[in-house]
Amino acid sequence: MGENTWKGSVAVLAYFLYSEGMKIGVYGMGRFGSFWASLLASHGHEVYGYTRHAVSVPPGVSLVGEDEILGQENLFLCVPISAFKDVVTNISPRLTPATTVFDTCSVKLYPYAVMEELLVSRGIPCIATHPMFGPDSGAHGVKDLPMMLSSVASSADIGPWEKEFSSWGLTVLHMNCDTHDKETAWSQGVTHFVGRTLDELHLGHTDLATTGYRRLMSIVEQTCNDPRQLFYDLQRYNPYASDMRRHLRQALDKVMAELVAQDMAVRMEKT
Ligand SMILES: O=C(O)C(=O)C[C@]1(C(=O)O)C=C[C@@H](O)C=C1
Repeated sequence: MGENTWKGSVAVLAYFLYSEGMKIGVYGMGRFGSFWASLLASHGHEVYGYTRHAVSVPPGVSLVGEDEILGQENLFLCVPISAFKDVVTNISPRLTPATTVFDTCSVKLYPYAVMEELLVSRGIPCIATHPMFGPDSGAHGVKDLPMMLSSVASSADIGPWEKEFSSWGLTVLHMNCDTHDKETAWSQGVTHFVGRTLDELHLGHTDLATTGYRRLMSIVEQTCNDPRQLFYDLQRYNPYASDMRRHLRQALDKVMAELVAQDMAVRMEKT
């Protein structure tokens, strides 16, 4: 074995023996928080979770008290969007610049503004993130799924995190929060709106289900598996969502009117 090959092998061995996962706190162990904590743990990180509710703890995750979670080097906030500002207001005085804070909200302008005002102003580095998946869509792995990252007011270096998430096979996207909210109002926002609307029809199983119908049912199932609060928050805290809903209503009216016009034309032909 040449000297360089030998040195290379030692370096690889040392990497595997001594490289340690990061210490990461997950604040909020609800449906997404538990999933996110288990995903981080499955990638070799030392993961601590904090919750005020009784939950089943995913393997590889240790539940700790609030003071301990706030002392972690990296802290992911996995709380409902509508609770975000209250949580940040409450924990902000107990955080130091040694902790990098991440939000994981499904909208981005709102948590970005809250973190800039309450954390970055105190020297606490913050990264806005949106993992575009959850326990349903990520149930069989997250490879090739998108994850959006944005450093809040350039307060944190996202480079190492981009590397980390890319190593999971995720497609990491840098994007400003306005572009994110504009695009997701017309993708995730419209999907949840249609899913909840179809759910109102109480559609069920049929032996005559087409492939398209089965796909529609899976959209209803996936969107309605999420807490109803997520649906309300997606619609309320994304500034582009009300415009999306207005266009959706107009589109429905247009298609309805088209059918009425067709009926009238057929009737006229007959007379
Ligand atoms: O997989 C799931 O359980 C999800 O509902 C994930 C889902 C979605 O598909 O809308 C929900 C919230 C997150 O913002 C990202 C993705």
